[in-house]
Amino acid sequence: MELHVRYEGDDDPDKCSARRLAQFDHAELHRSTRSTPPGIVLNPFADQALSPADREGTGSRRDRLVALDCSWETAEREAFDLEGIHRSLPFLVAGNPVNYGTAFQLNTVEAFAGALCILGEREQAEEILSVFSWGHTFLELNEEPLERYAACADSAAVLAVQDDYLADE
Ligand SMILES: C[S@@+](CC[C@H](N)C(=O)[O-])C[C@H]1O[C@@H](n2cnc3c(N)ncnc32)[C@H](O)[C@@H]1O
Repeated sequence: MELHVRYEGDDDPDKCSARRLAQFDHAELHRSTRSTPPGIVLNPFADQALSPADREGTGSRRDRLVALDCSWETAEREAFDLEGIHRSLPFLVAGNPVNYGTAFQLNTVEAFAGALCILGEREQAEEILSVFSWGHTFLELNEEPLERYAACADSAAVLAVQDDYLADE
């Protein structure tokens, strides 16, 4: 799948996972909302959770994932003013050193990797995580939920699986 990032540039550039993805040609950065192409927008505020069913359907490009790379302080609902179908990611835990162990607040490469696994593109997820020394940790921490989400028929089924993990929190 194509990976696109609306790049805000207000986070520490040395720790920014989107910049590193772009350096390795795994993602394209866009400096404005207008220049960011439509696709499946990874938006933590979206009402609907991502599911394998999002690969099909009409409307936006379904072979394109779009993330917003900004600091979590500026990642407010209004900031996700991007064209496409907006989807949140279900319960997954960050494996990166900045937010290790935090549920739902993934960095950009983790959000892409989680989405790719749910959409059946596990190989690409492994490929993009491989340019980070800690990348394998994300898949190790989330192995079981990712496998279960990827086997779901739709968003409602993904939320039902998520409930199992939230109950344990
Ligand atoms: C707020 S930025 C932080 C980026 C961080 N500075 C980095 O270096 O990667 C992370 C982005 O990943 C996506 N993302 C993270 N967690 C998500 C979730 N639970 N649901 C949907 N998208 C999520 C969103 O596009 C979000 O804006």
